[in-house]
Amino acid sequence: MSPPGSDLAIKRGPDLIELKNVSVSYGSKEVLKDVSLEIKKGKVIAIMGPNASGKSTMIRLMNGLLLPGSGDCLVDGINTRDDMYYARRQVGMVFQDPEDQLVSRKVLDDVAFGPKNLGFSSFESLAVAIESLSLVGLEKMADKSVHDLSGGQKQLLSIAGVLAMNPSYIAMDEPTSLLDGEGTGLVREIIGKLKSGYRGIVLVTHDPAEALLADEIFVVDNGKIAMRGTPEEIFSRHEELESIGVDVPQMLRFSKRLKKLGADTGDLWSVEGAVREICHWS
Ligand SMILES: Nc1ncnc2c1ncn2[C@@H]1O[C@H](COP(=O)(O)OP(=O)(O)OP(=O)(O)O)[C@@H](O)[C@H]1O
Repeated sequence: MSPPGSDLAIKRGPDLIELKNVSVSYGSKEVLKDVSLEIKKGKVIAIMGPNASGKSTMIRLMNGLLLPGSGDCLVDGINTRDDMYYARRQVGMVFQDPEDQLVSRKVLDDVAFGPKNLGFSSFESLAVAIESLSLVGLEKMADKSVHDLSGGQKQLLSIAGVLAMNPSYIAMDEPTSLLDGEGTGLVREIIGKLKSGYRGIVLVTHDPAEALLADEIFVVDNGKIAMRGTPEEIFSRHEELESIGVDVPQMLRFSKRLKKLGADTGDLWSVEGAVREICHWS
């Protein structure tokens, strides 16, 4: 079910988010410096980098929460300077702390809040909410209080809330960094499921294992894109990564081992499956 009026927005370009020569300063401090990148619908992009390198600033630009000081951010060809609401509508945000995104006491109402705001009737909003809860495996919790959910389930709830708005892209800002192992597993599983969908996913993460879910990784260092490539390309350059300040677990340093595992299965990116096994991900 598409939200009412969602077909009224006039796309002006291809299905992608583009940052074009973007710079951002907070006061006199320049935190992004001439950054350019593209995120295509249907792809998962991970953004990694040390603390304060500018990762969150990049995704705040993408959904129009922030406008660039110079350069442009376009969503489907529409400049966020001209229409920040198109970006807000098309780029759903999932934040680090799910508590920040809770708006209702009851699970179902929390997810129905977004579609209601978009103009769905109460009945339609509840139907969309149930569908979204099913997508993240929380449908049985629909009648519960949000306070009955674990941290991981709360993050799934915020993902369901975003899915209910049917955005073309979802930007996640360290969605597992406050969760325990079990919660992290739950959220990763859903990110893995979203990966096979048509939406574009932008995942800001400090966790190299999580970045393996991506089709492409951008590594940001001091406001610039220092590295860009597939997970396999990026992790095979682990010394460079570590010099930037991105910790690479021992396991991912064995790029030869990854390649061998890939060769064993005949498909390099079933390496991801092998890594999952080695990392004991469910
Ligand atoms: N609203 C703001 N006002 C002033 N400075 C800010 C603001 N938001 C971010 N900054 C500063 O900009 C720099 C980049 O912040 P940003 O949150 O984009 O980095 P990050 O890579 O996401 O960091 P982390 O991994 O620690 O979350 C940091 O030095 C931060 O303190």
